[in-house]
Amino acid sequence: MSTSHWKRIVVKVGSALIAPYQQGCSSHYLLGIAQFIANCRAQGCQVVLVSSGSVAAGKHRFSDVAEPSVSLKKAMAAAGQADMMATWDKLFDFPSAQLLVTHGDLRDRERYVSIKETIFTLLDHGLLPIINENDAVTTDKLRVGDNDNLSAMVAAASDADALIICSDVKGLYTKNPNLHDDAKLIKQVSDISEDIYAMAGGATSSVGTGGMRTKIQAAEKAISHGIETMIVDGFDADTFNQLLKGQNPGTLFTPYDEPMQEHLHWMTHTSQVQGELIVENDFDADLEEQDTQLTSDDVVAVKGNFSVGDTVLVRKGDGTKLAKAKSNYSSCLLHFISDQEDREFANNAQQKTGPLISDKNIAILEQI
Ligand SMILES: Nc1ncnc2c1ncn2[C@@H]1O[C@H](COP(=O)(O)OP(=O)(O)O)[C@@H](O)[C@H]1O
Ligand SMILES: N[C@@H](CCC(=O)OP(=O)(O)O)C(=O)O
Repeated sequence: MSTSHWKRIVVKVGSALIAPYQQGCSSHYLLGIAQFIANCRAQGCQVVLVSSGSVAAGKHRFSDVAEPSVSLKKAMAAAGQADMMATWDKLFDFPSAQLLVTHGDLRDRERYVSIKETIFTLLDHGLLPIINENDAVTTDKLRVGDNDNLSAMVAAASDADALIICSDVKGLYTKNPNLHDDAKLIKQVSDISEDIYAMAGGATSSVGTGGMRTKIQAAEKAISHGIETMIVDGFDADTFNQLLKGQNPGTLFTPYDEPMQEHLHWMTHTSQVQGELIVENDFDADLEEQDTQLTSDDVVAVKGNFSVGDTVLVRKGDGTKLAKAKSNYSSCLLHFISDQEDREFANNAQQKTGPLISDKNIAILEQI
């Protein structure tokens, strides 16, 4: 672990660091982070910044509500995003660029590749991409919902070597340190098990989203792509000195030795299931094998509304998840085929359109 060995990193900064006083943005805690980013760039390491804070920055423009509604939060984000960008921009002597994305963008392969292209073009031209969720336009169906998971998706899209999540605590503790005095910092995690998830609670600040749980989810996504991940204290200026010296100031999640291929990682961790193909409980064909491709004869039910190219979940009737895959058929056509008495019809349709799922876009799931 050393900044001088990293070619590219993603730094994620939480809301509490950007708007610590709930009165718009403050550069107070951002100076150390900005200096760290500048130092990394000077060492030849490209940096992508995922910055939260639009809601926190825009909050003071609205009358005080204890629990703002989703539409009020979207309006706060619209009001605060420019302030957040301007606050960062003031701290750099190189240009930055804003990229606002939703899960609707990231789970669509064409738009995902387009986002990747923009990130790389900005980096190649020496700009700092600053990425946030486009909160103002999201709906329940479209949002990632938290910037921890977003930063892991961005780290995968950027082919980063490391993801540094700057939070308001030193790292992952055995329990929430804001609620338990005897909580102990965990310095290194090499296996993200259920026990690790059990330690992680939600956010206790009014502006944070997700707390530690979404940070563990993000680490899980990133390490499976071979990206080492750290949760560090963004409030402590010494954090960044330690990072520059190659030390671990918080919790380090070690990456998989054999990372998933980019396409499979996207299918597993970024694409979203739009429907389900349900097969018999005794189905045991290898879905990745060309000659045992899924046919409409194997499928006992089709759930959800999906189009050609959407991601579907293939699962058994008993709930066992088999694979996430790209569908070559729409749900409408599959229903039409299964409603036909004449099996010849289904065979002819499949001969023309090919197997139900594309053999190049299958992520086999651990059977749970
Ligand atoms: N096991 C844990 N270790 C550390 N922090 C935890 C833990 N469980 C819950 N938390 C909470 O997670 C918070 C950090 O998440 P969050 O508020 O979303 O911050 P950020 O804005 O940095 O994303 C901590 O301040 C703490 O209250
Ligand atoms: N997109 C939101 C950030 C949501 C979020 O995940 O916040 P945080 O937990 O502070 O990283 C915003 O800009 O306010």
